[in-house]
Amino acid sequence: MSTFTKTPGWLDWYAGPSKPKFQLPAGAVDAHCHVFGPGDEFPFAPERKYTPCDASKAQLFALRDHLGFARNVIVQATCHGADNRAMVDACLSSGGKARGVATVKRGVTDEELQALHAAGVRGVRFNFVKRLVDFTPKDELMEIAGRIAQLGWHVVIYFEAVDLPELWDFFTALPTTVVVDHMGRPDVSKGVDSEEFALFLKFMREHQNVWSKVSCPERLSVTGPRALNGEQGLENGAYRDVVPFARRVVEEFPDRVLWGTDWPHPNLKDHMPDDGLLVDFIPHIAPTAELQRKLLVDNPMRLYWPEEL
Ligand SMILES: O=C(O)/C=C(\CC(=O)C(=O)O)C(=O)O
Repeated sequence: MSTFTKTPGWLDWYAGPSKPKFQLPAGAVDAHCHVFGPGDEFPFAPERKYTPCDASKAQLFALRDHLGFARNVIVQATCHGADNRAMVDACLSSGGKARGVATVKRGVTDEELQALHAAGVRGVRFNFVKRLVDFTPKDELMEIAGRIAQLGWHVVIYFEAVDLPELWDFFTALPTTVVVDHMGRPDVSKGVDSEEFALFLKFMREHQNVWSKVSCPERLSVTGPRALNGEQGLENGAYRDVVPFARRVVEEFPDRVLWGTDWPHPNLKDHMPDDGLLVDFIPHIAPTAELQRKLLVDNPMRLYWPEEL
C-alpha cells in the first residue's frame, strides 16, 4: 500500500496496450514519457498539484519493448517538483537507452548540473501551465537557461496556446534549442487555419531553434472517439481532429519534430488511451517512411544522443 493517496478521479495507465499495427522504424525514440515514483521509494513533491498512481521505470521499459521503441526520453513530471531522483534513477538503470529532461531551481549548483548530465539529462523543462505549477519569475528561468546552455542542453516549454502571445518575448530570447510540448496545446476546435495556430507556426518558422513534439492527440482531441482500451483506432476516427495540426507541423518542419507516448498520461479526465493505438496514430501525421524516420529516429537522436551519430 502506497503512503500516497491518488488525486480523486485519477485514471491509472492502461495495463493491456495492444501491439501497434504500425511498425516503428529501427531505433525509434519515445521522446516524451514520465515515471511516477514509486511514491514509497521516490516521494512525490510537497508542492505538487496532483498525486498520481505509481508508474515505475520497469513498467516504462516494458512498455518501450512492447511497442517496439528502442529508447526513451523521460521528462520530469511536476508531481516530483525539482526532485529529479526518480527520473535520474530511471535513466541510470536504462543501460544508456534513456535520456532525461529535468526541472531545476535557481539554487542548483554546477556540481548538481554535472551529475544530472552524467546521468543522461540533456534539457530542463519550464512549465507555464497554471494548473500544474506555481509561477516562477522569468529572470530566474532565463538565468537557468543561460547556465544549461553551456552544457549543450535545451529548454522544453509547456504552455497553452492562449498564453503564447504573452510568453513570446521570453521564448524567443532563450539562448538554446527550445522544444515545445504538444504543439503548444492548440485548441483544435478553432481549426488548423486559426489565428492561434498560425501564431504557433510563425513561432517555429521565424525561429529555427524551436522544435515541437507532435504528441498527445488524446489530450488535444475534442471530438473523440477515443483510442480506448484497444477498442478503437484512428481508422474508426479516434482523435481525427488533431491529425491536421500534427501533420502540418511534421510536413513544414520535418527536421524539428519529436513524438512521444506521454505515458503514463497524467491528468486525463475522461479516458485512458491504449498506447498501441497511439503508435498507430503516427503514420497519419507522418505519412512517408522518410518523415517517420526523421520524427522517430533522426531528430531525437540528434538532440539526445548526438555523440552516436
Ligand atoms: O504529461 C504531460 O505532458 C502533461 C501533463 C502533466 C505534466 O506535464 C507534468 O505533470 O509535468 C498535463 O498536461 O497534465
